[in-house]
Amino acid sequence: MLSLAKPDLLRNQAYANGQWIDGDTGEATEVFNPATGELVGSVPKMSAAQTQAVIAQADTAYRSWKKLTAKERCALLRKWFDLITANADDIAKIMTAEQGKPLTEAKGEVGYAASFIEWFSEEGKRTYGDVIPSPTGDKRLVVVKEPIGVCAAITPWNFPAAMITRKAAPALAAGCSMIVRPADATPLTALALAVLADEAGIPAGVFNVITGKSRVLGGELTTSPVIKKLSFTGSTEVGRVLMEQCSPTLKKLSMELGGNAPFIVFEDADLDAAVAGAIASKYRNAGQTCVCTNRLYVHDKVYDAFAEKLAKAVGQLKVGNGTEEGVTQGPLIDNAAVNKVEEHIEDALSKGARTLFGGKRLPLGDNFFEPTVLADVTQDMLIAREETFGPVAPLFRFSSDDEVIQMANDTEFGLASYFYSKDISRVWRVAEALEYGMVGINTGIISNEVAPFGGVKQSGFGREGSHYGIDEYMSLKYLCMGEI
Ligand SMILES: NC(=O)c1ccc[n+]([C@@H]2O[C@H](COP(=O)([O-])OP(=O)(O)OC[C@H]3O[C@@H](n4cnc5c(N)ncnc54)[C@H](O)[C@@H]3O)[C@@H](O)[C@H]2O)c1
Ligand SMILES: O=C[C@H](O)CS(=O)(=O)O
Repeated sequence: MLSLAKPDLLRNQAYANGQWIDGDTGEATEVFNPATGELVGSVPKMSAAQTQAVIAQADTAYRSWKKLTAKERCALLRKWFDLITANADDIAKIMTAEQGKPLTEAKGEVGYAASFIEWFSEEGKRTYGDVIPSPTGDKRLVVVKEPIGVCAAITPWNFPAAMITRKAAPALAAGCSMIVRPADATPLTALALAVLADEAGIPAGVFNVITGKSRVLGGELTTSPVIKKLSFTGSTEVGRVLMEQCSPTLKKLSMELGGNAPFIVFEDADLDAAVAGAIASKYRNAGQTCVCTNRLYVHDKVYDAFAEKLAKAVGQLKVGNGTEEGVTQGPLIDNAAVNKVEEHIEDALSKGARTLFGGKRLPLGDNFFEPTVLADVTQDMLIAREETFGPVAPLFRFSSDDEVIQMANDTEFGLASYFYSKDISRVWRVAEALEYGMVGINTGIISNEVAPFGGVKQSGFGREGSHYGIDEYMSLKYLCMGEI
């Protein structure tokens, strides 16, 4: 049993229209600790009819919520931020129990998640429109921004708090209501956020967390004409399905999808800095982030030195239960994730790659895998083409800028990319040539609430965070006044 300072943060019911509700299917989804296999909690499986009722209630709530001033809405968001911050330790414990990441990372994610609420509690007061100089003397032209309406969010298991607030905060700040359907593996963190939204005084029906079969609830959220916006974070293949389901009702969409990030080490890079950046970008959340480095391209002239330094640094990582002191890598989310890591490693070794460190499961539990470094990896291997979503760093060689840019761009994904160089003209040339939504230059960590997060190509579209993020939940209205 989790030891929480605020035990009522751990819920086994869904949260809708300001009420804690059971599912009318009579069934529940159990939530297990990926490190120990222990039962952490359970959540109800709601029905399609219940989901339709939640949508109707969210529509009613939206019509009142949008009439508050931005200042009034943002004051409530600020209270939510303060409550999350005050309960960060408990939320982190719940997150580590259901997702597995080390407590230090979980605490960091809670702060990151809260920062989106803080940011949009400020941005919400600055949704400025335009006054346009009229081309004719008898008219006055004005553009105003308006909340788009009832919104839905479908979110992944790897960031159980931040992927929710990165959507709910701008939606609520804009004057929308929001229905979140979190991943089956990690609903408890989302429900803890709902406890605190309720305590902050966010009105009933404005923020809702529903649980149940993804296809059943997702089927209602994507097809209801009441839902005007869907924000999805997850795999590209599911994003395509949801986009198709939304098309008959022409919803506004944000798609934050899969990645295949290149990490390029040029011959003039600071190798120690590049190793630190590679560790941060590759092994965060055991490699289970959409912006994790998936391929490392190292110039021939520094390949051996970098490989040796990286393997040594990876050997310092401590794998274990995320609640243990000093653990820097927890378990993967489930056995399927471990199987995919093994498949990528076996494929690479069968085609000529070498293991510099790791490469095996650990006898700590079903989902633990060694942080791994592979050398002599080539573009024809699975690990070059698919998102590994695990703690494996495959090293590729290159000898020219043109060659590595071509290899780095040789993917249908376009989310994050990284490179290390101290040559300013190369920095600009490479940054402009990389076909990605985000480029980390001499850093492996790029995510924060103030910058636009998102991808291109098959990594999706739309931006989250930054001053761009709130526009995803607003529409423009043009007012043309004649007879002046
Ligand atoms: N771009 C980003 O910001 C970002 C962030 C996190 C994760 N991701 C991506 O997400 C993937 C890993 O997360 P995941 O395994 O949860 O992804 P996933 O696509 O399998 O699931 C994401 C969410 O969609 C739900 N879902 C799945 N099929 C559905 C359907 N048919 N109808 C309705 N809902 C459905 C799942 O239950 C989950 O809640 C990786 O590809 C990762 O790159 C992207
Ligand atoms: O994996 C998804 C998250 O968006 C990663 S990050 O914490 O925002 O970089």
